[in-house]
Amino acid sequence: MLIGFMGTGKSTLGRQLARRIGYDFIDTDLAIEEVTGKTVEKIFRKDGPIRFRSEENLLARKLSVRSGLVIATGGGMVLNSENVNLLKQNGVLIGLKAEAEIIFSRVRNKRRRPLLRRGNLRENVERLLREREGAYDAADFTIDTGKLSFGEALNEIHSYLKQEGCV
Ligand SMILES: Nc1ncnc2c1ncn2[C@@H]1O[C@H](COP(=O)(O)OP(=O)(O)O)[C@@H](O)[C@H]1O
Ligand SMILES: O=C(O)C1=C[C@@H](OP(=O)(O)O)[C@@H](O)[C@H](O)C1
Ligand SMILES: [Mg+2]
Repeated sequence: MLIGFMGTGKSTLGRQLARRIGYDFIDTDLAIEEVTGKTVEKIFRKDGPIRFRSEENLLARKLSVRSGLVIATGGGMVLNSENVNLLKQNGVLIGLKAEAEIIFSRVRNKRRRPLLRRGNLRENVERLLREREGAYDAADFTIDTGKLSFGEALNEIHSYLKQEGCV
């Protein structure tokens, strides 16, 4: 399972990793959109962040008993320690990180991240990174996707999973 801040590449690399190792792929944001019939943006706007976080928690419970999956989480999934414990039960937590400057450039044109929509994008990214300092330390293994190409990042994750006997 991939954890990390918005724009670190969880959704993109998760899909590629699943294809490479022959696992099914789940993006928790897309799964929540499917069960609720609403976009992430609409849930945040109409129902509020607490509702979105409770959908994430519900999904973490369901996913904690599954195996053979690559899961790309939303950036806020691991802010709830119960989710971390649930997801660790049955899987390895791969952390993705990147410097603020890189994240800023990657999320610049993204419309599906309601937490970044209002106000100054750079300030929002920097504030959230500060608020979440340490949250992604729950990972068993972390790579910096700002310093690696897609192929290199995939190789790093794949090697780690092989070394741990996961694949
Ligand atoms: N080396 C890299 N690893 C991961 N993503 C990268 C890399 N270089 C550029 N990107 C881009 O960064 C963006 C990451 O977005 P996404 O996968 O949606 O991240 P997340 O799900 O973590 O928010 C994508 O547009 C992707 O193409
Ligand atoms: O960091 C967060 O709180 C969020 C990250 C988003 O996912 P990505 O990390 O895939 O962008 C999405 O779940 C939602 O907008 C909230
Ligand atoms: Mg994503």
